[in-house]
Amino acid sequence: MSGNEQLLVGLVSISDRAAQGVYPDQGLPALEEWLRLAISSAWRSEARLIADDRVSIEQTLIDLVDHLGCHLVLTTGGTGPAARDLTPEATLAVADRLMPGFGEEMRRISLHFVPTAILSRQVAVIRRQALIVNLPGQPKAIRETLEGLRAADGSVQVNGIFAAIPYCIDLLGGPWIETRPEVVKAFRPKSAQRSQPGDGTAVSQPAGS
Ligand SMILES: Nc1ncnc2c1ncn2[C@@H]1O[C@H](COP(=O)(O)OP(=O)(O)OP(=O)(O)O)[C@@H](O)[C@H]1O
Ligand SMILES: Nc1nc2c(c(=O)[nH]1)N[C@H]1C(S)=C(S)[C@@H](COP(=O)(O)O)O[C@H]1N2
Repeated sequence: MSGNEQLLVGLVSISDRAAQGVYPDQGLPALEEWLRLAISSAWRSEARLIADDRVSIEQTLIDLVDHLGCHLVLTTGGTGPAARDLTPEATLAVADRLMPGFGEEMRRISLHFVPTAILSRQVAVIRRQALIVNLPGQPKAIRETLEGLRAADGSVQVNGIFAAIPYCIDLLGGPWIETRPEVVKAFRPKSAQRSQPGDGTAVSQPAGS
């Protein structure tokens, strides 16, 4: 794991109408805002707004991962069943390995919010050093899937998928990610936790301690 490298997150909003200026893009601002609230360690982002065009999506993902070195790429939009919803196909086309748990879990979480959650074909994959995750296009779906479901008193009822992302990035050799537990609590097995979170002087605990 690289201790000093800063987390680089690629953000890709995929929408014909937002890309054409028919409506203002809300996808990139929603992604930036949620990540700003959730991540307490250093990070920066590279953002792209593109149309629902398969070649553009593939080229954008390749550019973000291979040329810019993103550790994590979050896409929003184009996961449904309409003819121009091609984000999953483009994501799978650039994949080295599949991470099916993310898509399964996001659909499960999203069914707590909307019955049409089952219409999202969202996938997650690994390309080189990066985890690429598709989120649905509704701007509110970004928080719903990343943060999960809360009860009226604010307690977490269903964990969002971001809880698993810091450890996934660890396993891919990327930078250490600290989160704000009041937004999302990163889960790492005990053997992967640091003795003093965030100070960069990790001491791994023995397994089972
Ligand atoms: N980037 C975005 N900014 C603002 N709203 C969006 C964005 N993407 C999607 N939405 C909203 O969520 C709805 C569902 O998203 P979806 O990705 O299915 O869009 P769409 O109907 O294929 O159209 P488009 O690709 O032109 O956004 C849209 O109809 C729109 O109301
Ligand atoms: N959490 C969450 N998931 C969601 C939604 C939502 O509002 N919230 N919308 C659903 C709808 S209506 C559709 S059509 C699919 C695909 O959306 P997309 O084509 O915008 O990616 O995502 C689904 N998943």
